[in-house]
Amino acid sequence: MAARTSALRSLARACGAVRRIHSSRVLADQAKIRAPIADALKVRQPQAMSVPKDMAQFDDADMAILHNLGIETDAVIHNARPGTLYDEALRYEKGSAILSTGALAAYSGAKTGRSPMDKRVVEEDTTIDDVWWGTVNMGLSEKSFSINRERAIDYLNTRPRLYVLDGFAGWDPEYRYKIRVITSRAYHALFMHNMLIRPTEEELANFGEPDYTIYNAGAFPANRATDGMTSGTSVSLNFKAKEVVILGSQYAGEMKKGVFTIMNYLLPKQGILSMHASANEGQDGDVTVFFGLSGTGKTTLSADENRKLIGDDEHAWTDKGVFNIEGGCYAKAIGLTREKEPEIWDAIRFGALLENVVFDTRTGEVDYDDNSITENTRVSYPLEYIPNVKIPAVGGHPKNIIMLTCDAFGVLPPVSKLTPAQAMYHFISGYTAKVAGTEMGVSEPTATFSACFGAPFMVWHPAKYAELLADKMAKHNVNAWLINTGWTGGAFGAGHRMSLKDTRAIIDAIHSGDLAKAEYENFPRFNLKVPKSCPNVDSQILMPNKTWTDQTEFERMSTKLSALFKDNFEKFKDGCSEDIKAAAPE
Ligand SMILES: Nc1ncnc2c1ncn2[C@@H]1O[C@H](COP(=O)(O)OP(=O)(O)OP(=O)(O)O)[C@@H](O)[C@H]1O
Ligand SMILES: O=C([O-])CC(=O)C(=O)O
Ligand SMILES: [Ca+2]
Ligand SMILES: [Mn+2]
Repeated sequence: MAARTSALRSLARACGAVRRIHSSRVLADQAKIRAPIADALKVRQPQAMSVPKDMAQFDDADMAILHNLGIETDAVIHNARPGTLYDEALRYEKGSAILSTGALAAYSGAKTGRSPMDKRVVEEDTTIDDVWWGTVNMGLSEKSFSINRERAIDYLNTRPRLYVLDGFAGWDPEYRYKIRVITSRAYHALFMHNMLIRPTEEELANFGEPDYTIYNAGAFPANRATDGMTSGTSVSLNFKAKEVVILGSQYAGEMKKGVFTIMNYLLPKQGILSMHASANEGQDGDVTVFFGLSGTGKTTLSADENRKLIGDDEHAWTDKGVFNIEGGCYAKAIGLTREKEPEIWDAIRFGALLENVVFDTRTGEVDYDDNSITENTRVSYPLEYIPNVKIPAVGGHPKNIIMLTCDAFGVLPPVSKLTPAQAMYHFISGYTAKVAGTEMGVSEPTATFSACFGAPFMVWHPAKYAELLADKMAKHNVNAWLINTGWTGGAFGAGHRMSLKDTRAIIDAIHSGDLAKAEYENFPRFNLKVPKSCPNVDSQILMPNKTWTDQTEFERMSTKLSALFKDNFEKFKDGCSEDIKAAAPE
């Protein structure tokens, strides 16, 4: 009893919850307890402390930034450090919490992924002839853009606190753009603090006017009655005004991919290839670029204990080599384990931002397998949270280019070596597959073909990026590989996903040079060169049909996939040389 009482007492002292303790013995002791608490409180009076000036003071210059844009608010939190943004999120944003790792949990609301169908590019005289108009780049009138912009500003004007965050896109100072984000949510500011390149104190002092401004009013919907709007969500880009307006989606990825889209316009205009790809560098300085659509393994596979990470999602290739566009990573968190992805796991700490994860409110521990909010749970963290990172995040010309595909048909080999023409063919095709649903027993996967492995973010015709890639690959004598991180032993439903261990062993063999020296055999119909053996990988898995028990079913799937490739390529045929066309499956 005495021990219990004393434990209660120290608890009471620690949290000040004196009123909740009703044991008569404890009540009798309360006077004694209260005195030290009162003393402790006295010490905590703010006037007794010297309070350091926070970066987030609302000074006139910060208010002026918004005032000049027609926004008046009580508080402007400009370029605040993560701790301040934590404070703000915890105080003002429902559901935010500090988790057991020290990372911040935040919630995006209804939209938990990007909305490519709600993205628009403004049709204006300076870029109208440059943009590849169609299903990817859907046009919006300048009038509708200004209505959206005004709506965003009107909404921001109703908010008592706003966040402004400045950073750079592009690690090469020669091709660096200044980005400013204006948002009503601290979580968005922390996200962009992680994802943009963080300026030094001196660079911030000299930041001046941004090159591009993102108005994030995602907490407020677009007006469906506005011409060109088909839903309450809208991401509109205006290259002439150098502005992006977000309405009706608070998913943070819209901002980073908005910046990427801007870079995908600006860089190719200067003869630089922008790439939806990750990159890392070996001990000898050899660079590998991993192209791939969402979920194919760019982030997972670029985090490699033997290589330095340059970046996980967006890069550019200049005459000097490659540079990362971003200052951080945005990793999928679903199913994350320390065993499988130690670098990413260990990056989840103070400053990291977990989006839409479910956690135990008692322990603050995340259940990474819980997809009840979304399958697309994410974590963003600064690049330097990965232990072996290359800062500044630039590297030489790539020696290897790996095209990642997650083939849910289970047809493509785990690895094949591509000729330059095949590399172009697969780059333009941009194939991956999505599993039909998360329900059990759904066995028909759906193919996705997304040019340049990132059509939703490309602005020019895919040929522009393809030409730049072909040119650079030839000039720098690059090896190209196609890696299937998807299904083996059968299609989705019957087979299983390629093990990360096998995919990693294959990539190690590419890096050691062993795979380039291997003996190869032809994979029929797709005419891919497949190695007969690979160190630390069971040779049985290298030729896909050998992993299937039902050969007739394999043939059916293989025929089906090759037909899908051919159908998709029809629209690109005209602009392609004979050797690229000849790289198509039979
Ligand atoms: N063999 C494999 N290779 C790569 N990833 C695998 C493999 N098996 C399972 N995975 C899982 O697949 C997912 C790959 O996602 P990743 O975040 O790397 O995609 P990404 O290409 O970076 O996409 P995004 O552009 O959306 O960020 C991870 O959750 C990873 O754990
Ligand atoms: O942009 C996002 O939301 C995540 C991502 O990297 C992608 O989908 O390619
Ligand atoms: Ca990624
Ligand atoms: Mn991506």
